[in-house]
Amino acid sequence: MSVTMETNVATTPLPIPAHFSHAQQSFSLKKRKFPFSSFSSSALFSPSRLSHSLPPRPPSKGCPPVSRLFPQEPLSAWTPLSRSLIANPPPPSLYDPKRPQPFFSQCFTNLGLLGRGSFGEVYKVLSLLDGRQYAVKRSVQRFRNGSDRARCLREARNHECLGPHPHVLGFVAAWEEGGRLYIQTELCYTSLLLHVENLPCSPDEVTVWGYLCDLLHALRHLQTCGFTHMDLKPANVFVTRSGRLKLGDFGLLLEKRTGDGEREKEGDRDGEAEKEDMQEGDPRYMAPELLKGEYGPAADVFSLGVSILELACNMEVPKGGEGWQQLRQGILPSEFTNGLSPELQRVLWLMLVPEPSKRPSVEQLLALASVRKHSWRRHVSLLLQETLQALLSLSQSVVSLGWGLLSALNLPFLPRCDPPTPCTPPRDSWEKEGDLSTLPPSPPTPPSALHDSGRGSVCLGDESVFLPEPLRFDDSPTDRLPSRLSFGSTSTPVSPPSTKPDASPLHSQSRDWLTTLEHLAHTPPSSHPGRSRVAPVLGGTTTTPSFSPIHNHSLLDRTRPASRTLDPNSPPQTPSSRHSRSCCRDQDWTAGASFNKHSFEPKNLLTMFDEAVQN
Ligand SMILES: Nc1ncnc2c1ncn2[C@@H]1O[C@H](COP(=O)(O)OP(=O)(O)OP(=O)(O)O)[C@@H](O)[C@H]1O
Repeated sequence: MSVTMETNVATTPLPIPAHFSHAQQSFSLKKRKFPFSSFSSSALFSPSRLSHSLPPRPPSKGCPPVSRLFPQEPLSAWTPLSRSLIANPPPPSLYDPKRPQPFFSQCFTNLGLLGRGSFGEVYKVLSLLDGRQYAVKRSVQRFRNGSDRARCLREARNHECLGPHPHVLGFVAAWEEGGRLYIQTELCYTSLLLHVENLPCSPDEVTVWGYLCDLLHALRHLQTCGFTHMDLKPANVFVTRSGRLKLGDFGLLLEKRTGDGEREKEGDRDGEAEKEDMQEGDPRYMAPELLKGEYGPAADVFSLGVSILELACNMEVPKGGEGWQQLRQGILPSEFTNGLSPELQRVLWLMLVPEPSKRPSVEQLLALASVRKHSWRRHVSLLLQETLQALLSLSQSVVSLGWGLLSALNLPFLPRCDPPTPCTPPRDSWEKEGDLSTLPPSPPTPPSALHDSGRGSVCLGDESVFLPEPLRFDDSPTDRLPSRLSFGSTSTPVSPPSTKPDASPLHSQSRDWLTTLEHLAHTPPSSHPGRSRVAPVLGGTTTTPSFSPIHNHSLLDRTRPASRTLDPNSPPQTPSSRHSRSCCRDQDWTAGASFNKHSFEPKNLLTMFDEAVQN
């Protein structure tokens, strides 16, 4: 009898807790872009459990196709939408509505595509008004009708209402032209999703706490202004060079109605229409109560919880199915969260409470001891990084100023200062579309566009407001135009910012700068075939206007693509093309692509100067 019982026990499989077995099937590890990422994860997870399937298709924000049956609305002329642009329109010398070129072409130099989303294409631009770099998002589709236009314009208006905040993407201006919306914002390094995917392994816990604190502060600001984001996810968060997070993409922003008719004064008379028009954000990050039509700030807390879970655990967030349900029942995948500290697990658990009324508010989360501790730490670390970055920019500017002075002395070892050969900015897709097909002539280049850019980089102001990016081609996403799919994102950034292990925004900038310094010290005067050889290196890293590659490539000539591939075996060139060629070579040079260090005799700048004086 006992023998029979033992046999039965041995053959009957042990019951497995239902949620655990399901969780194993429902949650998968995120596929990292970096080739060595498997090393970090292999210790914890077997390769067979890695998700090799394509992520779910990004959800569309529900733009119906443009009707072919009904006539389209006539294309609108340029209309400023933001208060900033209405109050301070560009001077007639910069923008003349009588000119055939659109406002965008007259006021900006397009430096290339940063990324595409379901709503818009985002371009990196150089403003000809202040010489700084920005991002401009242009809606992909023209407005289909009045309500579609109103919905699109709401994004711009709400974004402007948010005002400046260190963790909210800075709004600059908005306008409409040709039936499309344009939003000019602060330029960031990349999106958080891309940034994390390009790290060699998942971010450490301190970094994740930093992300959490940044986004909690951003949400607090939104709520103070009476808004709920409704689409919070890593793809809608941007990272500056110093690593500061900025919440962006306010296409689904929901305004809390105060009941005092405030909105009616602004002309939005159909409040209910906005709610009906309310589109759902990404289902992967969506709070459960949204399915019941309960919209509120608690939904943002839930989305933030899912985002932090994704970032901390390197987890592919389920779009549907069992895993999606479990996350909305307060069941966290323990095989992923076990590696986290109990403090972070607790905060995650709190943010993912299914019942919105029991979920802590942003204020309550910020008041937690663990969050307060990390908030303070994050603040200090960002301050240090931004100070370091400002010092780097300052030193770059000092060196470039020194070079400028040397050039002004017209020393014999320095090549003659030929006017730079015009080069072409990357042509954007809308120029090919037909409505703006004529390539504009070189716009009048105000002095600020050439000179302020250099000054801009020295600006010691808080980057969190607007730290102008150095005018460089070597780290511009434009230089790596091949498009790639952004897994798990509704937007398609054009290229990864970097795939190097230490490629944090700040690191890459200082590394490039050090490389340039080292290179300058190793290049004897005799090896400079012309100013173009020296100057663009400086321009490429210091944003000195007259030496800037952007100056060379973008401002003056719009007939040749700046981002073309260089062939070192190309036939000899005419003098004018030689200069262009050297611009481009220098572009590669700063990127370390075609420069052979060993062909130069090492010398330093002091020696060069001494020689020049003796001559
Ligand atoms: N200010 C910015 N600085 C740098 N890159 C940006 C900026 N804004 C957008 N991008 C890039 O462009 C891509 C698309 O932008 P965004 O997500 O805002 O477009 P969208 O159409 O609103 O997307 P979604 O599908 O989320 O609605 C982003 O993933 C990012 O890589």
